Amino acid sequence: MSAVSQARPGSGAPADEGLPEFSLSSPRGSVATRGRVTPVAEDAWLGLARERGTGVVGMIPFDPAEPARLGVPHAWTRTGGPASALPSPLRAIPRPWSIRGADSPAYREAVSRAVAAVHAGTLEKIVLSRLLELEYDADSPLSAEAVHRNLLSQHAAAHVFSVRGDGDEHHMGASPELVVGVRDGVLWTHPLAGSAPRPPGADATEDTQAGERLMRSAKDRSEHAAVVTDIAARLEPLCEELTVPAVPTLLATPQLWHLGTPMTGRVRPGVTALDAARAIHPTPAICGVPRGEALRSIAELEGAPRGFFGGLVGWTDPRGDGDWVLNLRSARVGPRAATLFAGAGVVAGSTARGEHRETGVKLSTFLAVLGLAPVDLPGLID
Ligand SMILES: C=C(O[C@@H]1C=C(C(=O)O)C=C[C@H]1O)C(=O)O
Repeated sequence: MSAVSQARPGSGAPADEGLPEFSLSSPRGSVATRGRVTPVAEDAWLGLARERGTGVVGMIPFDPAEPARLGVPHAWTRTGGPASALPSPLRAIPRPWSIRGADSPAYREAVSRAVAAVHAGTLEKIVLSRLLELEYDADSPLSAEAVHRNLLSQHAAAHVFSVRGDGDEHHMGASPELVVGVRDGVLWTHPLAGSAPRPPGADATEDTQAGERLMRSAKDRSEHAAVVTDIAARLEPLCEELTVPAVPTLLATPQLWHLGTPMTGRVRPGVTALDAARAIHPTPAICGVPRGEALRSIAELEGAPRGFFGGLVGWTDPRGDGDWVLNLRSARVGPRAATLFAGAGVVAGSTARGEHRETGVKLSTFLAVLGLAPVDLPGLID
């Protein structure tokens, strides 16, 4: 059955009332809200959360100067693993009637300007992103619930989220990147930076070799080191101890290899997961070095403000436990449109074509959830 046939007759709206206001599902544990979520200011959630026996949930925008969208649910369900351990068949998604941004000369141009800024010495690293816009017919709208089911089916190892946004929109994604997790005072962060496509349909040897090449790539290792150094320095004041591996390891998503460095520590008493996430966001995995200059250049070089793309999605409970993940491999999903987001780190060795291709592969993660392959979008990975 297609998502189309599940629309409520006459309303034109998809059957997405099954989705909670907020859910984050990952192998580390899952939270899904039940009932309504009361909006709260960032420094005023604790009392209400204690009263309700829940916590704070929501989204923090990419730009740390913009307001977060946080709330306290009336009730929530917390589990120790992913929301659904059972693989479910993929739900059919209608095809979009219009696709914009598959091939993006504007993005290539922005990368060229960023590479020039790196050579001029004003930036060491900057993450530049692009958007892909799909439009759907009123007669065959997108169902956010079907998209969420597909995210869970295709990305059991990722942090799969769905957060209700403005109007009938949902912010949804399968993030590979844990920015901060805290359990009983033990902190985890697993920054990723440095990426290589996994050759589609390749045999295991070819795939392994692509990962090994990434490990040996001086460009990717320096891109990665900038992230680890920045995060370690920002976490230090919040932690009693912090272990930072000297060498990254590989993390695989269905589409990409990434360099990652899992760090662990113990937070000082009273430091919550939200505090720690706030202290390090936006990391150079999504922004750049130096941070102020990168924020300015991103605003100048990208066509539109990122809003919640490249921001954080997560939850924290009154004991300070919580998880915050990066809003990437993600989209804003409404019945008539889906806007997909992807970025890539630009350093001295970057090329416009290479980063266009890398963002194309990253976009293909969410496209697969919508039932689309790169061959359906000429120029996407070019
Ligand atoms: C910006 C994205 O990914 C980030 C950038 C990476 C990189 O530049 O190598 C790798 C993982 C993420 O930290 C994205 O997926 O949109």
